[in-house]
Amino acid sequence: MARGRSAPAPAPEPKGRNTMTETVAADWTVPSGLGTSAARVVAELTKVEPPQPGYLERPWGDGTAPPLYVPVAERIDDALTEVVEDGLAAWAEEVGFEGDDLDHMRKAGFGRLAVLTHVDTEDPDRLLIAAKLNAAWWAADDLYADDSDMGAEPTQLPPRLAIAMAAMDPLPDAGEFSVPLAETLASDVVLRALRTGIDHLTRYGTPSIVQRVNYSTFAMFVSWTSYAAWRHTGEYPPAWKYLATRQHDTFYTSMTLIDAVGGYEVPANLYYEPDVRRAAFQAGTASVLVNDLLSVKKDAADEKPVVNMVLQVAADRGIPVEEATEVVVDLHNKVVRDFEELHRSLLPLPSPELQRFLRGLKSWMGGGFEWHNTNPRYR
Ligand SMILES: CC(C)=CCC/C(C)=C(\C)COP(=O)(O)OP(=O)(O)O
Repeated sequence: MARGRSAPAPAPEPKGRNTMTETVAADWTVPSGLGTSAARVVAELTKVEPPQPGYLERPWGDGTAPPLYVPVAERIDDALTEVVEDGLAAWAEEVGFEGDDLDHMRKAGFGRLAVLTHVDTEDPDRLLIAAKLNAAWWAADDLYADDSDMGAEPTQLPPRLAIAMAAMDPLPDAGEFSVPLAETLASDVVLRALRTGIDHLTRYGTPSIVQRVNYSTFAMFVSWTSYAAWRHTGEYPPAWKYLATRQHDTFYTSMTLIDAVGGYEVPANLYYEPDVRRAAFQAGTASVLVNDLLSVKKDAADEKPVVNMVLQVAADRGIPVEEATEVVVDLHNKVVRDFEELHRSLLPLPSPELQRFLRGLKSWMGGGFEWHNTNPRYR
């Protein structure tokens, strides 16, 4: 609760499709659009703070581990999901996913992820920005980095990622040297997915947003190369080192899309303001810890086991996976509570775009949990 303002009264469920009611409040409209006037901002801030959906403890997985403290999933909309999934499937075929890869893509539900996490728009084409880019990132992660059965090979990962950067952020003409590059970019389904995903974003986002997305992706790629080295040498890292590496490889990257999908922009100097950056990192890290918690079995099963916070804690401490799971649940819950507190402290800042973005981080965490916990990929 922002200092000096009264607490929001609990209110009925928001209109529409929310199925989570425990701590949800009703009117979660936010100021929208660029250029909202200062007078309006002052008026907004002197009003009673709009009620916000809350947090709750949710059971997860098979229900045996302690609950995860997460924001409410604010929107579950099967009809909108179907529209976005259809658009995504058409794109996936166009880009050239086929056979098992296409099947994999269809079953993963990246359209559903977009609808669950970007709750402040109902525009399917904007939601497709998130659906396509998440699908492309995951395809790179599975096919290049993580899944040996799908062709991932640690020693090939760094050069593949270098070319992936060229796909996302086109290079200036280098004469004859550009010819084989262009052929390579056209010949690989992951590269085509990344390129066309960025093209879709470019139709809606400013150059500043597009490069924000690119550079957070490239930072994420550096973390992937560390995992590849560990898997190649078999010298796995202690949990602290894995976590430090993982924090540049989280759903922070997915969250760089929040404002573009929502139809507004957080100016760069506000986006990178240290507290805002910290809040976004906390949201991204919490969401990726949910991913690690739910993918322990999948990650341990690969012929070259994938690094995972639960597995690293278990190895460091010589404890069973169940006990390590509790440690990671505690860590996750701490990170979410830290985010909650930081978010509260930032509420007085007079930027509607920033407030909407912070709200978007929270919504993303809630939807991200819902997606992971109901996704066959993690069952
Ligand atoms: C959507 C996105 C930013 C993907 C890039 C990497 C990432 C944070 C994940 C795919 C999640 O991590 P992980 O590789 O462990 O995912 P799976 O367990 O394979 O789903």
